[in-house]
Amino acid sequence: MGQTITEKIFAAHLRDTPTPGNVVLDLDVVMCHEITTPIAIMDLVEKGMDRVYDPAKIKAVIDHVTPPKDSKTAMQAKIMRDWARRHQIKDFFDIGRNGVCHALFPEKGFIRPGYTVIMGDSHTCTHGAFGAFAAGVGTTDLEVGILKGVCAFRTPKSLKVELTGKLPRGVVAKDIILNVIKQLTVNGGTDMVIEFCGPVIDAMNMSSRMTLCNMAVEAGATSGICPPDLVTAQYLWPFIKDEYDSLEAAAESFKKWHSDPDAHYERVLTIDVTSLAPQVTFGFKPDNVKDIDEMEGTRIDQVYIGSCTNGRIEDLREAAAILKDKSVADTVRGILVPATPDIYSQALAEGLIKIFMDSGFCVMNPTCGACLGMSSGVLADGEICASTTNRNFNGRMGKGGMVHLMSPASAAAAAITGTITDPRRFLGSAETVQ
Ligand SMILES: CC(C)[C@H](C(=O)O)[C@@H](O)C(=O)O
Ligand code: SF4
Repeated sequence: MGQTITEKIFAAHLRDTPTPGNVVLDLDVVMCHEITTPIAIMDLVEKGMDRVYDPAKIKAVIDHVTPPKDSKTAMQAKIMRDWARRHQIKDFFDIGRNGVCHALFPEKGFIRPGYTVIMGDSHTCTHGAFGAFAAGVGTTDLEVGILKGVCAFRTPKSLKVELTGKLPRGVVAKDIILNVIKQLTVNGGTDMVIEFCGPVIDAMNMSSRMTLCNMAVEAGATSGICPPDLVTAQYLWPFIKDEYDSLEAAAESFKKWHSDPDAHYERVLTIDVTSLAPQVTFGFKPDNVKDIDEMEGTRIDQVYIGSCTNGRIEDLREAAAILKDKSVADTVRGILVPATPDIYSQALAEGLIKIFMDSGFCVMNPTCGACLGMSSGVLADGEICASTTNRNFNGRMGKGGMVHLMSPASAAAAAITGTITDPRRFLGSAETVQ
């Protein structure tokens, strides 16, 4: 019997098999942010075990609420900062250089095909886009990871999502993943790794692959993963060019992290994306998803474009193509949060920030902020937000507030009309948003 990518990564990192079905893996990267890591740090300090297994393998960022909004978040940042300095963690990103962890760390080249990665954050699955096994963990696992560089997992099963056909204009990765979650439901992926593959993935850039893997956890999955290929090699090239003779050689070597043709999957879901419409959530669960025409006309008060799901340069381009020469409706507050400083600079250089600002958007510094209802755009009771983020839980962006998840193009269209709107209405014949 052949192996899936995930089984190959597990076999290559196996440290121990404590009981059948449970394994302990060596970790290549432990990522840290200032909401969950300070709890682990303080506990380690209290136990007299204030150590890190390898400072070079720890990547740390202050991203969730930055700059701090109050004394509590200032203290969380301080605990992280002091710890990073104390242990000489070189890859530590503070104000001015910080961005949303799952956008920043890939950009820095920290994730490679075949890696094992953990973080105290549920959207760690994003990094599976590189053909790595990346999973969110709780405080205890994070502490062990920081101390010893290992983590215990249940042996995962794999679920294959095969994407065929050709994406229509105005329909993007966010629409695909919302539709996948609708079909799988919020627990359809429990204890499984979702492997995305097929011609649509082969043709997709890394940003879109990250959008897909980012939301695997919203279907209950342990992680998402994509087979690493030439596109992966191109993205990583600045970081790997000394290791390989050519891009093609890198892509060839990544093939060792491909599933075998006879690998076993618990389930295979095949979706032809050719006739997929833009998707939008309703209600308070990410599997409450409808075609956008069923939701058109729904009032919104705020539009939020950003986050680890859709705050990358490609997302900003997609939204700006719709917003160009148009204005945000009087009834709407538009908020743009480029996910990292590099994305922000690139958007400035391309004139995208000007398009957003001319249309009436407020442009914030890179942070998670309003995505989890902590700062920079929290909703009031009864307010509704069209958002490019990944969670529409009750009160997620503010108590009594409601969130409709959608693509950057759909969010931009909603900003213009003040209601949920099919973005394809705004696509001129020359423009494409893919
Ligand atoms: C703060 C953190 C623990 C949390 C998570 O794990 O997902 C956050 O990133 C979120 O998206 O709600
Ligand atoms: S952007 Fe949102 S979903 Fe992503 S890590 Fe930050 S809070 Fe979590």
